[in-house]
Amino acid sequence: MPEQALRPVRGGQRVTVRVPATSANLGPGYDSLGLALALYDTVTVETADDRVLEFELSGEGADSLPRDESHLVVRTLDAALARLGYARSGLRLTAENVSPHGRGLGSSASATAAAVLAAAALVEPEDRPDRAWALQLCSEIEGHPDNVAPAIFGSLALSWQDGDSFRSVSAEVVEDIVPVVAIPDYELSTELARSLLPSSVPHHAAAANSGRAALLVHALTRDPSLLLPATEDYLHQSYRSSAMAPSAELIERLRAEGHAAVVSGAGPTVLVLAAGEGEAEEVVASVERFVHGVQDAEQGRESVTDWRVLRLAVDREGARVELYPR
Ligand SMILES: Nc1ncnc2c1ncn2[C@@H]1O[C@H](COP(=O)(O)OP(=O)(O)O)[C@@H](O)[C@H]1O
Ligand SMILES: N[C@@H](CCOP(=O)(O)O)C(=O)O
Repeated sequence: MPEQALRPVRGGQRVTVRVPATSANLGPGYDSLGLALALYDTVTVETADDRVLEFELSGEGADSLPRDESHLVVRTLDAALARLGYARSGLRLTAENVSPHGRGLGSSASATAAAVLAAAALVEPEDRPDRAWALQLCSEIEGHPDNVAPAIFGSLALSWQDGDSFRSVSAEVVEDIVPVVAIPDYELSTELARSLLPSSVPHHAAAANSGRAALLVHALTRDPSLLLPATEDYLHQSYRSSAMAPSAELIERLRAEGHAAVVSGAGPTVLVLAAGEGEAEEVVASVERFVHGVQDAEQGRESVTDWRVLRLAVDREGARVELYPR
């Protein structure tokens, strides 16, 4: 069968996608639960009729990301357009990157979602797919749906896979939950963190994990007083802790104080789900005490971990797409 010719993307269009950062797993929700955070990357794609390829990158990765076809957003945009039966000509990409890279806050998922949603907006109106299509393609690219689903839909995403098909539903998180993140200055690639996991786990661990994952949905949507037991994980954190010792230590400290601290995504960022502003303040103070204590103890060693602590909000909207001209 001859390959179908790809339709050209019209030049002179501009699409802006604002996409939230995400925290996946949330303890026991490995590869299935994810929360959208009010920390946004903004990607603007302008199409042109000539062969131009220009980049204006600022923020995270501005000095290190490639400025050619291998850039994740360009690569993904091209793949998404091809899946829709289109090909672009020229492109100007403006990216204001806020989410830190390789820290477990879903930066690659945000970039992937931005590119796929931009592609979906740039094709002719009769060919524009819905967000379920975007979830499917983004999950195939990422290999797991737990970051891309909340990046696209916002709030708490509960995702699953049926054969080759990725699905997700959104749940509303109770108002008073405040996500606090402690971001260390070292990176850990998701690929490396996934390679540390065993191919199977004991049945009792799987059973315990199911109970906690179910409880977590209840705690996040109804009763935050259960967040500490609900965020206990049996599938991934212990296997990865050697690759993020300072984060594992901080989590142990915060949990001993009664705070629902977990590894954000594949790490090394620590996420705490605080039940209200009062607890969020306590968490920030506790992280600061830990950081200064650890830094004192580390003086004289080669590396001292630096941490950035952010008190965030849950994003309830998901990715926002604006197309000009409509
Ligand atoms: N906004 C972006 N633009 C281009 N590439 C990106 C962007 N965000 C992330 N990436 C790529 O993804 C990598 C990080 O992905 P990953 O290891 O999955 O960590 P994270 O937890 O941040 O998603 C970066 O090193 C970079 O190569
Ligand atoms: N379920 C995945 C989540 C990876 O999230 P990231 O933000 O670290 O990319 C995993 O635990 O590997």
